[in-house]
Amino acid sequence: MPDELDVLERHPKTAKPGEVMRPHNLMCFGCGAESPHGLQLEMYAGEGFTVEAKMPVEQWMEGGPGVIHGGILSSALDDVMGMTPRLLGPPGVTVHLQVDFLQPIPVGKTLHLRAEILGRQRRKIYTEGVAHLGDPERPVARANGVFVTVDVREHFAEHVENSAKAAEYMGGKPQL
Ligand SMILES: CCCCCCCCCCCC(=O)SCCNC(=O)CCNC(=O)[C@H](O)C(C)(C)COP(=O)(O)OP(=O)(O)OC[C@H]1O[C@@H](n2cnc3c(N)ncnc32)[C@H](O)[C@@H]1OP(=O)(O)O
Repeated sequence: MPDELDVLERHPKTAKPGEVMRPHNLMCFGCGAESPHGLQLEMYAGEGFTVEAKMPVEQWMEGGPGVIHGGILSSALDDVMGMTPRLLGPPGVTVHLQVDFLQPIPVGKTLHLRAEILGRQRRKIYTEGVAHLGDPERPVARANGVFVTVDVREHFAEHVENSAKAAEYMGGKPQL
């Protein structure tokens, strides 16, 4: 993370601590409630510059026998960290993601996910993510991610026609 950082300020219209955050997109693999094969994470704004979510580790998420697949865990961390830019304003997309897998995560447990903004420099938002199984003092995974804010209309203009919600987006509701 660079030394010279911008001052962080919560956007006045972002969710308040304890409130549910609007998904990135109803079809988002991480947080979209209508994504048929997705994680369907419900995210909550936390205090300061944090976002939290819980994810039951289901059978279909299995990688090694009885434990979560690392890609599923990475996706969950990516998506929770990827919600933090919204606390400041426009959404951001991942440009860098690094995950440390600290302990096996058993199927049947509930994963607690927490993301925090560490700093911002221009469009770059530096974040940290932590996962635990109920005891925050015993993390089972840690991550760092860099997100770059985008003008969503411009960024998705070429691709929105591929969305399962193309008709709605192209009709203007929901707004891109
Ligand atoms: C309906 C609502 C939808 C809401 C949609 C939100 C969905 C979020 C979903 C969860 C998160 C995801 O999985 S997102 C999916 C995966 N990610 C992506 O598809 C992103 C693909 N990448 C890109 O499209 C592009 O790289 C952009 C747009 C992010 C950046 O391109 P750009 O606009 O030309 O900007 P550029 O100058 O290159 O970069 C801006 C700044 O970031 C720095 N930067 C660029 N790449 C990196 C990097 N890997 N690591 C560190 N820093 C980097 C640059 O040095 C620069 O710093 P400086 O010059 O300022 O110092």
